[in-house]
Amino acid sequence: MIEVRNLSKQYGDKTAVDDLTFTVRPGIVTGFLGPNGAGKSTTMRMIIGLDAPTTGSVRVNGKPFAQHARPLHEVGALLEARSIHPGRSARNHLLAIGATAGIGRSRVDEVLDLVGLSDVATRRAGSFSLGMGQRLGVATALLADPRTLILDEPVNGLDPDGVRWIRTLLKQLAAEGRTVFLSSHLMSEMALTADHVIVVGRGRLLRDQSMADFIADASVASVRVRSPQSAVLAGLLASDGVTVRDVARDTLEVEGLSTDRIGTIAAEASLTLFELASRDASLEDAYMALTEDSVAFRSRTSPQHDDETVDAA
Ligand SMILES: Nc1ncnc2c1ncn2[C@@H]1O[C@H](COP(=O)(O)OP(=O)(O)OP(=O)(O)O)[C@@H](O)[C@H]1O
Repeated sequence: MIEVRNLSKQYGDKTAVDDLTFTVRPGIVTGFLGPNGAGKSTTMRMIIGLDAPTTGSVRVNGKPFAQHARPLHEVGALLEARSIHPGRSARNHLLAIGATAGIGRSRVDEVLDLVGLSDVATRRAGSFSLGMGQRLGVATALLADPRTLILDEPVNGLDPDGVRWIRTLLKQLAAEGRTVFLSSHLMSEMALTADHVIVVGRGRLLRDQSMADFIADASVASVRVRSPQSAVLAGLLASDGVTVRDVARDTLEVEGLSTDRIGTIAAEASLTLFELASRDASLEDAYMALTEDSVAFRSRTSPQHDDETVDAA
């Protein structure tokens, strides 16, 4: 269990984390979401004592991280900045860390096997690809069989097989009763992995709820309709409370009308439809809608803003 209470972090006049309070519970996978610079890594660093809070507190498994007698057995962490000596082999890296916690060769070989690095265990970690480095980072986090896992962007650099592997592994670790807390910008992957989400924007808590409720609450379902007469149809559909967006050639995305209603309006005007499909909201839709105002670094060609919106009024 991770208990974050009124946590804030100030770097000069920059507030990186702003009065965050949330609890990460055992037995489920909790996703930590937020735009670049929202304060996720800073929060994770404070959880494991790498950064001191300006105000507020964090307890992991009932105590501040530093007060645990056997910290590696309590919390395993994979943070973005890995501290792996490039000249050391994967096995020696794990043996060196294990030595500080009374962990021997057999457990080292076990985790190397678990993360799929047994065949390259004697190779210098400096020669590892990004994905192999991530696997070694996961092995390091799992080494002491901790009750709580904190992983910052664990799927970063993993190939599709690796992405699937880590998804299965994290779900399994949570099912064993562990606390699993991970950040990722890959919404499709997060939707498959996490049961619960904590969303931050500009250092502040935006949401703390189940994945299912988050998607249902924060997003609007829409209908996709394709017609060779899409411009005429768009004009007929536009009315109060209805949004019609021209999203691709001959294709409209409509919010505020059911597929039945759109089909009927098209039939009454003898318009041809090639496609009419309701589109369930996704985690990405929910996340984009929620964080739109919290994005600190926006690219100039954000697709959301490029779409032509047909005046609905
Ligand atoms: N050591 C530091 N000194 C000064 N500012 C910092 C430091 N670490 C983080 N910050 C700032 O704090 C804010 C939060 O950064 P943080 O890395 O926690 O965000 P994040 O949500 O993890 O972002 P990303 O998704 O890009 O990894 C940013 O504005 C960042 O520039």
